[in-house]
Amino acid sequence: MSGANNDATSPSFLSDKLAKIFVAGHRGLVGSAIVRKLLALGFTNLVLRTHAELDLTRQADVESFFAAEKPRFVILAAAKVGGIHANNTYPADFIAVNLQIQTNVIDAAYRFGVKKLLFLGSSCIYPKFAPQPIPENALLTGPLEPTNEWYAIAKIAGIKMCQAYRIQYNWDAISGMPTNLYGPHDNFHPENSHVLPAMMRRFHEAKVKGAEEVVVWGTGSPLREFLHVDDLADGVVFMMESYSGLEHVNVGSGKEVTIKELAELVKEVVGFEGRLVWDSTKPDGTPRKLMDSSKLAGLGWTPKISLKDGLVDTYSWYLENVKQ
Ligand SMILES: NC(=O)C1=CN([C@@H]2O[C@H](COP(=O)(O)OP(=O)(O)OC[C@H]3O[C@@H](n4cnc5c(N)ncnc54)[C@H](OP(=O)(O)O)[C@@H]3O)[C@@H](O)[C@H]2O)C=CC1
Ligand SMILES: C[C@H]1O[C@H](OP(=O)(O)OP(=O)(O)OC[C@H]2O[C@@H](n3cnc4c(=O)[nH]c(N)nc43)[C@H](O)[C@@H]2O)[C@@H](O)[C@@H](O)C1=O
Repeated sequence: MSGANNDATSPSFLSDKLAKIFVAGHRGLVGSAIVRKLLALGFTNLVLRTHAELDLTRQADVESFFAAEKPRFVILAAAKVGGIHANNTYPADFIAVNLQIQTNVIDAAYRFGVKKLLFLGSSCIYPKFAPQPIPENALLTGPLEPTNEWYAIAKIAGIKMCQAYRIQYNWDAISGMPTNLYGPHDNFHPENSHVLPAMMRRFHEAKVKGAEEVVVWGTGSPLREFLHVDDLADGVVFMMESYSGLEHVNVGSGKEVTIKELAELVKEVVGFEGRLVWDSTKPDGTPRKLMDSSKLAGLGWTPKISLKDGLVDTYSWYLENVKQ
């Protein structure tokens, strides 16, 4: 096996619209947004496999796939993903499945000649009490948030694997660390989803039933930073074109809200007029995780979609695609 094709004379990502690109996880929140973006840009040779067609935890199947398809670029958006409750309840799945998927895909991509790979991590890689806004170099400077440390450890291993392959093989593997994401094709599961789709669904169902109150989790005081997934997809394309460094890169909106403020915004967009009841037996998770995304801004990329506009867009997608 040859390893990576990394010659400096080959065309850039954006100028090679016929290049074969494997978007892993293309039916998920992130993967589907990346596919929409690539198609809008005129890419015509996307290789896509559903989980049922190719289980990325199976090393032999992943190797056969890469041997047969030989993609030129890989964007790794397949993972075991969930909100605070899912992370806290299924630690074995979150560490094992993610380590398996990323190890299989990153290693096979290198060995079967992929030119460039982008791995997606998450802001939960940083210590629970990291300085705010969190710079990239806060990685591995303190203990993790316990509700998602298993997932975080897998994601940190993914960053380190990309770095190791770059150092040992001079292979162009990069890592992007998105903040909390939302948008079309999100997971609206009542317990296992992230906060924003969970609230949207619960408030919508309460509005339809005429309920007077809705229960939301924790104290409402934690701060979170939200980025619309279409902005992330734009940032991913930007990094594929413009970034080839050892260090991972934060991708955030730079704007944070308390969970209470988020609840009020979602309530307004959905049109639920009842009361919110906070269930403080549920975990708050990390108190604050605003990322410092100045590195990406310095390279020339910033997000465009406000939280309010993004919520309106997501709710209209929910009404058309999810509600019963
Ligand atoms: N959502 C968020 O707020 C954030 C997400 N991220 C990162 O972005 C990436 C994508 O997340 P997101 O789009 O939200 O997740 P989703 O759960 O929406 O999508 C994940 C995708 O991966 C696929 N997948 C999971 N397991 C396997 C497997 N064994 N073999 C093949 N495919 C598999 C899923 O298919 P299926 O559903 O059929 O199993 C699904 O299409 C992840 O790396 C995540 O860590 C980072 C920060 C925040
Ligand atoms: C992206 C990120 O996502 C996860 O971390 P998280 O940010 O804590 O995720 P969350 O969206 O689930 O919760 C955010 C806050 O919101 C509160 N909250 C209120 N009501 C509901 C509610 O109904 N559901 C959920 N899920 N949370 C609720 C909840 O108590 C918490 O204070 C990581 O595990 C990890 O996977 C990761 O990287």
